[in-house]
Amino acid sequence: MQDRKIALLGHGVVGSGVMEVLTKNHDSIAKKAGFPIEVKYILDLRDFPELPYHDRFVKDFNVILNDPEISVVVEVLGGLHPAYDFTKAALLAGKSVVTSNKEVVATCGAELVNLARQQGQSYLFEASVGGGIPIIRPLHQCLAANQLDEICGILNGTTNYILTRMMKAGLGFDDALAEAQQKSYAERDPSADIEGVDACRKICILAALAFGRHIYPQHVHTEGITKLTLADTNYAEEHGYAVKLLGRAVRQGDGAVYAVVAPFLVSHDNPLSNVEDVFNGILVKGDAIGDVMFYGRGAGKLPTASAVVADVIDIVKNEAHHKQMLWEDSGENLVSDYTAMTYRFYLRVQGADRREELERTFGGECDTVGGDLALITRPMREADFRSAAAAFSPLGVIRVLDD
Ligand SMILES: NC(=O)C1=CN([C@@H]2O[C@H](COP(=O)(O)OP(=O)(O)OC[C@H]3O[C@@H](n4cnc5c(N)ncnc54)[C@H](OP(=O)(O)O)[C@@H]3O)[C@@H](O)[C@H]2O)C=CC1
Ligand SMILES: N[C@@H](CC=O)C(=O)O
Repeated sequence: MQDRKIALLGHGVVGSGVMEVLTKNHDSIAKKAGFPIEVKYILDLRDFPELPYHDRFVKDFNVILNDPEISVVVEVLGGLHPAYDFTKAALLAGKSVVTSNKEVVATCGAELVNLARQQGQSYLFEASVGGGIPIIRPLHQCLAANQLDEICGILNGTTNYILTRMMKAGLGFDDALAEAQQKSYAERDPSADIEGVDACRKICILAALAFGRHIYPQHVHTEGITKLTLADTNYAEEHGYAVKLLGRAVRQGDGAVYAVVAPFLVSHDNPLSNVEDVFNGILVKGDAIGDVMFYGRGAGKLPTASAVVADVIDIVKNEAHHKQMLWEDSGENLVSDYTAMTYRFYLRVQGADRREELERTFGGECDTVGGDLALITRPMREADFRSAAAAFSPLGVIRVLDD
């Protein structure tokens, strides 16, 4: 059997995981792909003289680009540039590309999917959402019979790990983040995790695949977890909720999409509330299937490598007939005004003397939290809630996820 030669761009957390999986499971992967898969080149800024495959490292991308033996390029560099430029060049050179880089997919996915189609190649990115969880392929293949109406999920392993460690072990935010970094869950710049940017990229990718058109990250209202306090998480626990950073996208009429990334209070009756540690959970609603949930490790070296290598196998196995996705570049903002959505809200305000006024304005019953007052409002349009809440200078606001 003649082997298939591929190139790896990046030998960091994910890249080294890809090498480990391809080496360890070499024979079974060959059987599944129909051909042995060999990594001919690895592009990285650093040298790794201690590794048994140190002789495959190169510094010049053109070596890969100009080698006709390379049929698949695996981009696990991270960042927009040069990752996007290398991807485009590889597709134009008639090579397929696999990536875990959600920044490139969320920003340029429509362009690259369509370029791959024109070139008769594949651009696959299973690892870009949910780490090792199969979610991209199920969305555009297994659930293809459905009109998908909503996707809601815990999409970032680092923040879920931080929230779990804070709520279950009483760890401070900085210590919990340091642990997530030490376990290689966090982005190189962890502000992308804790400010919700990474989850935003992922909900844009899922929404684009579910609804067929590009949703741009800059149009999605995004909040991270840095403003949460122990007062808020303790209140949540005491009232039967977990606090989770969610990405939510809902199909609306006339092609519009509601999309938001923010912390939510999730009732313990909802399966997402039990998704802990680095795990991700993604709920999808379809008109034929109803609710379906995807669950697994959302970050980390081997889970992510598992998804990357599966894409490589898929390409090698189907090299005579590349699979195509539907992803149009709308070129316009399809995201609706997020303040038109209705929620119940958790609200925490300073001072114990405004109880009556708060309950009259928002409904619900105030509790004392530290020296503050907190309540969960009746369902309100977000715009109405915000204008009413402004008069109380809120210290904490969290949406409640209801059915
Ligand atoms: N870590 C995880 O759990 C997951 C990560 N991802 C995504 O996968 C991608 C890779 O992540 P990860 O492996 O964690 O990142 P790392 O930073 O660990 O690895 C990236 C590697 O690429 C090298 N590199 C960066 N730029 C260049 C360049 N221009 N030329 C050559 N080499 C370069 C880096 O070298 P150097 O270190 O010297 O800069 C590093 O070795 C990112 O897009 C990330 O968001 C997706 C899912 C999960
Ligand atoms: N930093 C990301 C890595 C995977 O996408 C996360 O924590 O989810």
